Amino acid sequence: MEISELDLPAGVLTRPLADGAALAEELAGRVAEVLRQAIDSDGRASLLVSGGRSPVPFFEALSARELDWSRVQVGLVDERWVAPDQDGSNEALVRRHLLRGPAAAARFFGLYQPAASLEEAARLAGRSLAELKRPVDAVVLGMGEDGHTASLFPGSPNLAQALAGTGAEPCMAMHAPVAPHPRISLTWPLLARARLRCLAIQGPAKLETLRQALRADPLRMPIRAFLGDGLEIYWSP
Ligand SMILES: O=C(O)[C@H](O)[C@@H](O)[C@H](O)[C@H](O)COP(=O)(O)O
Repeated sequence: MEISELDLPAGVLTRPLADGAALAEELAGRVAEVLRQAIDSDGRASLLVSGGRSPVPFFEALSARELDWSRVQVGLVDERWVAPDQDGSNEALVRRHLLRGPAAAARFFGLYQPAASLEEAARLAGRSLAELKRPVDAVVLGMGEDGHTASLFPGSPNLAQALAGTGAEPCMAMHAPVAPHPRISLTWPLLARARLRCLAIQGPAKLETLRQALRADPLRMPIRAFLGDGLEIYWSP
């Protein structure tokens, strides 16, 4: 199956690439272009990225792009509630693969803080985002084969609140039944209102997930809440 075979909503743009390396370079070029434009027009730019396994080539391609990185804010769409020196930390992944070389000059907004509870950690994370430029200039989402994105997982007790357009909280504690770690996730309003919204997915399984998500309720496949006008989907086999 090819991404062109999906009956995507009007306004969703697709960028089919030959392989993962081409996807990483194409996405890095697009994000760098938007960040440059934001710096030119606003004096600064904000970027939110996803964790997981597949973003590493994109991180490394973006870190090599010529940008005034000192004017770029880099944050996460979600975090596992583990310290940066522990396995699974998205902060560690971004610091290792993106914030290196000239890109190390970017201002990083982490979501992890020690706290008495996940809910308190999410509240502190929300406060730490106060200086994040909004609307965010660029968001890069990934997707799991269950249709989760960020840490908006099906079956999470407060998923409906996190997807609601009225959410006052920029991020929330997510007790996802299937995720190996307790999570903190940014909520739909902050992610969906970004100027550039990209979804980066690879392989036939995720294409099938996307096909199913088109007909699904967002509470069952949260990625559905993001399949709207202006989304750019970067896909490779
Ligand atoms: O913290 C995370 O894991 C991510 O933010 C998550 O939403 C990720 O994008 C998907 O789980 C896909 O992960 P892969 O890219 O590893 O398939």
